[in-house]
Amino acid sequence: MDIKICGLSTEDTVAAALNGGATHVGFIFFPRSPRHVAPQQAAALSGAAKGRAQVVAVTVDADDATLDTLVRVVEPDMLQLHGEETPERVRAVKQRFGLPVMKAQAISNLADLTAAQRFAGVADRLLFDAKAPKGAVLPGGNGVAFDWTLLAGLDASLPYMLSGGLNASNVGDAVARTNPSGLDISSGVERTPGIKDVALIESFFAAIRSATQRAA
Ligand SMILES: O=C(O)c1ccccc1NCC(=O)[C@H](O)[C@H](O)COP(=O)(O)O
Repeated sequence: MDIKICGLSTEDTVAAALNGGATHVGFIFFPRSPRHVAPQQAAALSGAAKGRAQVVAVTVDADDATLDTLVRVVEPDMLQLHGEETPERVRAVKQRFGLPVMKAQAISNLADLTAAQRFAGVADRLLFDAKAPKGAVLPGGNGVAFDWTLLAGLDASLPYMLSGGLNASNVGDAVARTNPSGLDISSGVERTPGIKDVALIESFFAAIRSATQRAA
């Protein structure tokens, strides 16, 4: 199963993610986020991930000029579009940059899952995240889970990462209920918003290991 630790901003937490077995490390480029990093900072941090994990640049309705800079400086393996991007925009981004795109889809009901099907054959992967609570400043990283039972009977033609409010206590249950091809976590491995914690990252991976051993 793929595992993405998102919103990293320090060397020790990148190392903890990689040592734990992260297949993806995410860097946030959204100035209002407490996890926001400058492209040069992400480039320096992601050096450790080269050849070990996919580097994911997370953006929100970014324009071409912003993406040009990110792609040039960070050299990500994948772009995560976490705003209101349409299938046409996803297509254009893929064409311009030649990189795989993971499209985030906010989920609060079955209609949101149906809407996600617009990206079939367009995005390389979906990331199902909880809809941001009313008044939230961020479209992601809010530590809120959605109702995983909505995923029952999902047309699995598009691979997805399960995201939103995951932590060491609930990830076993999440895996057992949804059997996703990937997991994504941010605030569940933080001490305070934006501050990742090595011990929490290690606990998260330990919880995944025991969940997958139980399932085997
Ligand atoms: O995490 C952020 O600050 C963020 C800001 C703007 C857009 C996306 C953001 N995060 C995207 C992610 O992939 C998070 O890992 C995902 O939303 C899950 O977050 P959490 O519920 O805190 O685990």
